[in-house]
Amino acid sequence: MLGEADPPDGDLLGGRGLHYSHGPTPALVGVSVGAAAKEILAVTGPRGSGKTTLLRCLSGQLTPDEGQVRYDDFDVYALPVARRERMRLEHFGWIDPKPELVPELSVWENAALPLLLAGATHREAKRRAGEWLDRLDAGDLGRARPRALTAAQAQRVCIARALVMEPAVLFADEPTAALHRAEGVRVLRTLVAAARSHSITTVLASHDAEAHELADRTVTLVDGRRTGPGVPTPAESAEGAAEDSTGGSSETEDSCSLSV
Ligand SMILES: Nc1ncnc2c1ncn2[C@@H]1O[C@H](COP(=O)(O)OP(=O)(O)OP(=O)(O)O)[C@@H](O)[C@H]1O
Repeated sequence: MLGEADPPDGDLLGGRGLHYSHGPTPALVGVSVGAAAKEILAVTGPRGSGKTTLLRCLSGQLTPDEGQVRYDDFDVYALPVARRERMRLEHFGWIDPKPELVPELSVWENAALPLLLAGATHREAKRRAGEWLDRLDAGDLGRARPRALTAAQAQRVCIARALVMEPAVLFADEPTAALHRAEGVRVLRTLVAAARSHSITTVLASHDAEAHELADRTVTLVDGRRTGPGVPTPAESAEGAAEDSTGGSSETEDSCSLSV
């Protein structure tokens, strides 16, 4: 029998009844959301609707005031802090809106940083970082310094860095927010293709309509609340795969279901 924090079958990651306030400002109000293994889940909503706060709660960075986060067999916030941090390093990748690289390091060293910190040899780290830079269409930039990169190139390197440990779950918080639109679309497509090809579950916060097009499912937040059941993407509709575990009923903000 499922316990309070257990996700239903198929969900690798789930938040249940999440509440979070930044001081007096409520950012999440009873949000429940889940992502199945290998799923690309888009989280959309207007500015200030709680997308970043949700991703930070789901990724173990921000302890919710109420509610639970479950990843695989872990009740994330019941873990001792050191164990939770290790789990984050080993299982989760994170991409910020604005690309931040270490200016003193070359591109490949930036991409390889998590591997080097985890104790990989220089040769192994360089090989694996090079493979990810290639997949992100940034393979020819390996020896460059960050100051020589465009914003889009820098974000590709940040994505390579987030994927180099081959995480189970990738969290991407408005990864194209700092890019020109056309570049942003190209970067987003490359990101989603890389995640799909390596079966990496992805939670993608974005204002961009392209994110909805590329995702398997979309959830929408408004003022910190889910606005309704998951919106099927064109791909999902085409497959007729509306496997709504709620049997078609609308998921309310206090629902205990983790399925979107
Ligand atoms: N550090 C903070 N201190 C105070 N209030 C905050 C803080 N971070 C977020 N908020 C507030 O919490 C609410 C949700 O913010 P959040 O950043 O999660 O939304 P968002 O949907 O990611 O917004 P955006 O699209 O602008 O990035 C907003 O009202 C925001 O102003």
